[in-house]
Amino acid sequence: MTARLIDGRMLSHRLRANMARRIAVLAETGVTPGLAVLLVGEDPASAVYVGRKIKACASVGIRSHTERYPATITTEALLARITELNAAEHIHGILLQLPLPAHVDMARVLETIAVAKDVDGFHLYNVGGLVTGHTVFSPCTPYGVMKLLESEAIPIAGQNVVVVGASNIVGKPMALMLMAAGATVSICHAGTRDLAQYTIMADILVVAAGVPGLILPQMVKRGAVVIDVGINRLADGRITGDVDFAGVSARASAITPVPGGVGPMTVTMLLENTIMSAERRHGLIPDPRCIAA
Ligand SMILES: Nc1nc(=O)c2c([nH]1)NC[C@@H]1CN(c3ccc(C(=O)N[C@@H](CCC(=O)O)C(=O)O)cc3)C=[N+]21
Repeated sequence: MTARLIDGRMLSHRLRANMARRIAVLAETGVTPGLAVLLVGEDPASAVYVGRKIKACASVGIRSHTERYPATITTEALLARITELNAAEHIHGILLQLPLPAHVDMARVLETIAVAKDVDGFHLYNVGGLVTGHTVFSPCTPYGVMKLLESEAIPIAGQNVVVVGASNIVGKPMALMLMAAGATVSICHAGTRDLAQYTIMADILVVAAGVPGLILPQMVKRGAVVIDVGINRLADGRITGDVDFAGVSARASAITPVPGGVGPMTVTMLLENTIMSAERRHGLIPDPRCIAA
């Protein structure tokens, strides 16, 4: 078997074309979705990611800007700026690029972002909302994975799903979203003893461990769907996922590449959340917190 390629760039392109139409509808009421991106410190990878997000915003017609702050910024100064952005009428989304310098109180800063503008879905309300099914914004990377599975018409309910990696921004929300869709979910770690005993059970295997080459062909069931969330930079500058792509492709029925799989979808779902925020703010769609459960 040679796995079908699940193409995140192609799906992103399709979804973004539809977004441009929604932005045209918003424009008729005089509204342009606005995103503020806060970048703290000099992490080169963060600067690259932020640059991609800004470019993607421009491509669909979202107004965005980056605010750069020195690594020495205080928690209080960041809180003060976020409070201003919370009140700014033309800003519908606030994204604080992670990681932050160690001295910044990340939890406090994330909890200060208005829930209605938390397009990253990192506020505790949104994290809790994922648990109960009342989230306002889903985090972009797992949301993008759900869209990829949906676009390929891959069934989720009743399937065995194994998530490798339990981070707050990918593994944990991913498991919750798949659980809500009716999957039987196992959450593993890169260090899980006999990891292969779990992964071999998976109808859908989602890998977000940050360990290049972690998933070998013999760890994958024949015909499984494999979603590689890993982004690892090799010494020569190229990036690679957590899955032995060539080997696993011979066993899986479908697989995401790195690059060109989940990464572009992360950016696309940020655009989706920002547009949704503007649509809610201006009454085009209901706010999930205002409707009866
Ligand atoms: N507050 C916050 N929100 C985030 O969403 C966030 C963050 N912080 N910190 C870092 C991670 C990482 N992340 C990626 C975004 C795009 C690609 C992406 O576009 N990847 C492309 C290109 C990869 C390349 O060539 O470097 C691909 O996989 O094809 C990857 C990773 C968002 N993150």
